[in-house]
Amino acid sequence: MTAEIERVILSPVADEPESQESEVISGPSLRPQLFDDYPGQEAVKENLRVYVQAARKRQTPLDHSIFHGPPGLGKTTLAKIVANELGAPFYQTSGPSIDKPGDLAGILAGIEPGGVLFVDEIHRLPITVEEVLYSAMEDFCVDILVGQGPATRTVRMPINPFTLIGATTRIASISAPLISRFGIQEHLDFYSESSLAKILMRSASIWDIPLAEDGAMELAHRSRGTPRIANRLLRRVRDFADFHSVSELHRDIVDLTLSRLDIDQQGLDRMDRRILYTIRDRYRGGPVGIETLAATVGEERTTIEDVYEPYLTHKGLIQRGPRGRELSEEAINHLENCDQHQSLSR
Ligand SMILES: Nc1ncnc2c1ncn2[C@@H]1O[C@H](COP(=O)(O)OP(=O)(O)OP(=O)(O)O)[C@@H](O)[C@H]1O
Ligand SMILES: [Mg+2]
Repeated sequence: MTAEIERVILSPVADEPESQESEVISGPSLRPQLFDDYPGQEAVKENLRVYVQAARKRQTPLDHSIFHGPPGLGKTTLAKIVANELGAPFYQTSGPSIDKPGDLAGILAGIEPGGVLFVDEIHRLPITVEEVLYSAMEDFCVDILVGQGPATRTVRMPINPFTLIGATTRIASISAPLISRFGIQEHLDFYSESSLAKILMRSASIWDIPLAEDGAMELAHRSRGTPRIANRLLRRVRDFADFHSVSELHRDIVDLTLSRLDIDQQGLDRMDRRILYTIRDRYRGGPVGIETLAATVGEERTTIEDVYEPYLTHKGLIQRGPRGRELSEEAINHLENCDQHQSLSR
């Protein structure tokens, strides 16, 4: 595989495709371009504003930054915003797409002074490639091997000062030498309902969807605290509204759509509930080890850990202990409520 690099020179009106979407979305781009268009993550955003302003004032590159948190919360979006706010060229690649140290050295050599290199899924960089980053991040130079056999020697090649922005859903998988080189480390958490409602109203106005406030609140409540999910569900609600000739998206059409999509009152989907039911019915409420749980529900362990578990723990539905995962009282009550709704799958 050859390294893929996409160089995007950002301008406040840039409208690039949203390749990270889990489904292909047609129509105008939703990606906010500036901090002011990005509702939520207030503490992270306010810190970044300070760091960006300070870097601009000093005319030095921003410190290397890493954004971590569950999928769909806006890590890629935020990296692009930072480059935009710095007025810096943006280069994008991802951990799994770079398999040779030379590929990364080539990418680094091509970065303009002050540029932002975004490495998505940085936890998946091969270790030999990761090692190239150490001197690049610290001293702005890369060590390249020249010659062959016994005549092989290392040559230090200077590169332009730049900012590395890494994104990951698994901060714990990043090695200590790499993580210690990020001066800025920010965790993105699930969004509050009011932030998600703002994001939905913004998306609705970009897509020209007549979303009512009560509809936005209901969708926000049932979107797993995640903008990507909220935006996807908004489009499904619009489909149901168009199909039923409903002119404004109120709570009732949202409710109808979500129950057709098997999303319950807490916004949990089929797999979320399968995990909870499995712990309750097969393991008497837990604790159950993650490997056993993954095998029983038929899902990859990493998918459960990265995608499902963070929200279920955030909602206080499961607890992680030394002996495994356990259901909370709230989860047991929630499943009892679900049991009364014949339409929801188990
Ligand atoms: N704060 C926000 N305001 C408005 N839209 C947002 C916000 N955060 C994310 N989005 C939208 O949600 C979608 C997902 O965001 P993004 O791709 O940046 O998430 P991510 O954290 O990089 O996900 P992944 O871990 O899967 O790469 C995008 O369409 C983006 O425009
Ligand atoms: Mg991303």
